[in-house]
Amino acid sequence: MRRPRGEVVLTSAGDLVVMRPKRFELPWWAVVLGLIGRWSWRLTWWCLRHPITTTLAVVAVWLYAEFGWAGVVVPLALAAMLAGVWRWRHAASWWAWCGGPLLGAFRQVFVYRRTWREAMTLCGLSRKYEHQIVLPKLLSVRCDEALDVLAIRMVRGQNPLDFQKATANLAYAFGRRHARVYSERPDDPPARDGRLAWALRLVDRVRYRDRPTVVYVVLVRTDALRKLVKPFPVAELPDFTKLPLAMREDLRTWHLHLLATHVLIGGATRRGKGSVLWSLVRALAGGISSGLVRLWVIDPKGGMEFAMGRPLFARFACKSFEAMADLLDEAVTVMRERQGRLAGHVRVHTPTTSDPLIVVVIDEMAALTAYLQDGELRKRIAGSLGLLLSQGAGVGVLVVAALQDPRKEVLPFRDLFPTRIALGLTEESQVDMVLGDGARDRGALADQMPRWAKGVGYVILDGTPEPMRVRFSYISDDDIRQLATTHPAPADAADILAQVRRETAPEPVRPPVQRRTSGPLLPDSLLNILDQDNRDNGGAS
Ligand SMILES: Nc1ncnc2c1ncn2[C@@H]1O[C@H](COP(=O)(O)OP(=O)(O)OP(=O)(O)O)[C@@H](O)[C@H]1O
Repeated sequence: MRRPRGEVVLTSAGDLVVMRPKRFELPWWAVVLGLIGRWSWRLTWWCLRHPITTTLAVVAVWLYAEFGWAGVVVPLALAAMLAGVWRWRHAASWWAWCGGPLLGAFRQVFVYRRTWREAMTLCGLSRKYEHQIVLPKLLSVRCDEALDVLAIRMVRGQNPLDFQKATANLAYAFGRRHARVYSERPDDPPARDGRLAWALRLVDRVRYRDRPTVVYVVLVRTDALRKLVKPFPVAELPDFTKLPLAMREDLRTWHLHLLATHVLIGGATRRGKGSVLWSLVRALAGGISSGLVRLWVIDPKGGMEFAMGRPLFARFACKSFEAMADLLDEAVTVMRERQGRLAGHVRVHTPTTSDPLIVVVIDEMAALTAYLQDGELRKRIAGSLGLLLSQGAGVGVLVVAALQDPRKEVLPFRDLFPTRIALGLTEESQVDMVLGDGARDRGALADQMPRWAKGVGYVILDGTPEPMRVRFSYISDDDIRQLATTHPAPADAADILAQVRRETAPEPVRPPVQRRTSGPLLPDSLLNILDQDNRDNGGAS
């Protein structure tokens, strides 16, 4: 029955319904034509956006029309064989150009799109606007051997922090344990060289352009860090800006930029702090034997951690706290001498054999700063450490320290360490204490490390605020013994502490090397002691 236009009608269920007047009615053929036009436009637009898929589909149809099934199956089999050989011969380029894009396209459609609405809604990332649900848009999925990288356009009114807060939920929503949220593309543009480099760089400028509305969610598909990481090869000439220490989640190597920085390693007991320190020693070994680096090591646990590598160290204190305080004082003396010599000439010290990089390695720093009962000695140590941490980096006197408890009472100068590494920790709050405020919210779940994750930790990469999960190489006792035999510190790195009889450990046999030719490394008083000792030993150096 036709009702008068605009009439208010009472339905049988007792609801009032307003019948709005129809302004005009389209004939049915116009509706059908409209729908056909709309879908044709959508198809054309899709083909334009996916030229490779479209071309492949057209070629497949043509081959089928010309040669039947054989025309499709034979090229497919050939392509699969070619891809297999490619993968076998050069896995990296295969993942970049073939496996990664194909897997990404597959997972975008069949894994992420399928559950997108549900996942976004239940993770609290959908919004309501004008009575409609608005969802973040999945733009693309890139895969590599271990990770899925999702580029997502945020809803207006959202920022990357909203996603970072939901990091763990997002990981579990897509059936993964680990996820990380980046506000910028997590990978850097590749270095380009060759004749076409300029063109590729132009393409990279577009691909890697800043996109403030897009957030990147990295989901760990295959946890590469479950496997033990083998020690990295020892470089005879270490690059202090790029020391290989650990494996990253994306199977690449994580490098430590050691030059002009101090490093703090926080981790609960038995979490692998030793492997971080030994990975660093191994990465520096080439420089140790050639005289570019000197390790001054303090091991308050009586030498349990470091005594095995004794020949690698220029100085070593493990028993007497006075000797440890002396060592730090001497480091301050070297720092002061360098400041006087370099001021006005350079701003950052460059290590040479005559003026080597001095790395003061301290295992369990709390033993010196908090647990030491002698108050006077504790103050002396705190004074030297404060000076080294605030002024030593630029003149090549660096501190690398490990500790279990990162509270301010235990380590008052925590903030003076520019580079931090968090291994497994016991409390949520400790994560931010080690890595800096907000690190846990950005995905550094160091307090949730499973028991197997020894030597696994979070680091902050240069230039990005988001933490990265890595596993440090495992250096066995045999590796340490071998390293100590192949890369001992040279003879002119004599142990002053052993000479003054504070420490009872005997000075190891050192291989002879040429004495430096220029630039005093130490004040004259200390150099005299060294020279005196060498003469006493019958010129062993
Ligand atoms: N990178 C690693 N990969 C695999 N296992 C590791 C790794 N690092 C350490 N481990 C294992 O974890 C255990 C503890 O390691 P380690 O002694 O280095 O920890 P720690 O944090 O220095 O302990 P502590 O607090 O007692 O000094 C050892 O049994 C070691 O074999």
